[in-house]
Amino acid sequence: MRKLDTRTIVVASHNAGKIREIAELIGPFGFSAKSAAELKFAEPEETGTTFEENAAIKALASARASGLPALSDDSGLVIDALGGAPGVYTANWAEREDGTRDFPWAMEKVEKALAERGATAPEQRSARFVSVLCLAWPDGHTEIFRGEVEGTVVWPPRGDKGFGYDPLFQPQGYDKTFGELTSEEKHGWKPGDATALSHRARAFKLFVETCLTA
Ligand SMILES: O=c1nc[nH]c2c1ncn2[C@H]1C[C@H](O)[C@@H](COP(=O)(O)OP(=O)(O)OP(=O)(O)O)O1
Ligand SMILES: [Mg+2]
Repeated sequence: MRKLDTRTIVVASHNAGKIREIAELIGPFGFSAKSAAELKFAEPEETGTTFEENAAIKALASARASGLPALSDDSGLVIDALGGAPGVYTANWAEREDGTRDFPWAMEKVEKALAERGATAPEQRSARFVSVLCLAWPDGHTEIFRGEVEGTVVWPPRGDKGFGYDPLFQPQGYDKTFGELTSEEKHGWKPGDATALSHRARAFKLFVETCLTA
C-alpha cells in the first residue's frame, strides 16, 4: 500500500461530469489536479473486460504521459435483469456511430431491453452503479478502490442534475434519482464522514483512507 506523497496529480478522465465530481471530492484536500482532457492526452483504448482492468489502463496511461501520479475512474451501471449489462460497456451503449454520446437514447435502449424481458416492476429492476478508482504512479505501481451503490432503474428518467445515466437510477432508500439530487447529496460524503452514497464517493473514501490518511 503506497501513500500519495505529492499534491499534484492528474485526473485520468475525459468525462466532464466525472472530472467535476472528482474535483469536488478532492477539493478539500488541497490538491492541484489537472485532467487528462485538459492536458490533451489521447484517450487510451479501454480493452479490459473488468472495471479494474480499464481503470488501470487509463491511470497508467496518464501517469506515464505526465510523470505524475494519476487517478482514473472506470464505472458503469450493472443491471441484474440484463445479466449485468451494460456494465463495463455502459459508455459504449451511449455511443452513436459518429462517436458522440447520446444518453437519452442510451437510457431508452436500457428501458427497451428491460421491457423485452418483462421487467416492469421495481423489484425486477434492481441495479448497482460501480466505480473503480485506480491511482497509478509513473513507475507502474497501482492502487485500486471499488465503490458500489444499490438501487433501481426507473422509467421515465427524472431530473436534470448530474450526468450520464443519473436520471435513470434511484438509490435504495431514496425517493429521488441521482438526476434529482444535488452533487453534495449524490456524493453523500465529505472528509471525516463515516459513510458515502454514490459509487464514486464510496470508492473515493477508500482512496482517502488508504493513500491520504497518515
Ligand atoms: O455517476 C454516474 N452517473 C451517471 N452515469 C455514470 C456515472 N458513472 C458512470 N456513468 C456512466 C457514464 C459512462 O457512460 C459510463 C462510464 O464509462 P467510462 O469509460 O468509465 O467513462 P467515460 O468513458 O465516460 O470517461 P473516461 O473513461 O474518460 O473516464 O458510465
Ligand atoms: Mg471511457
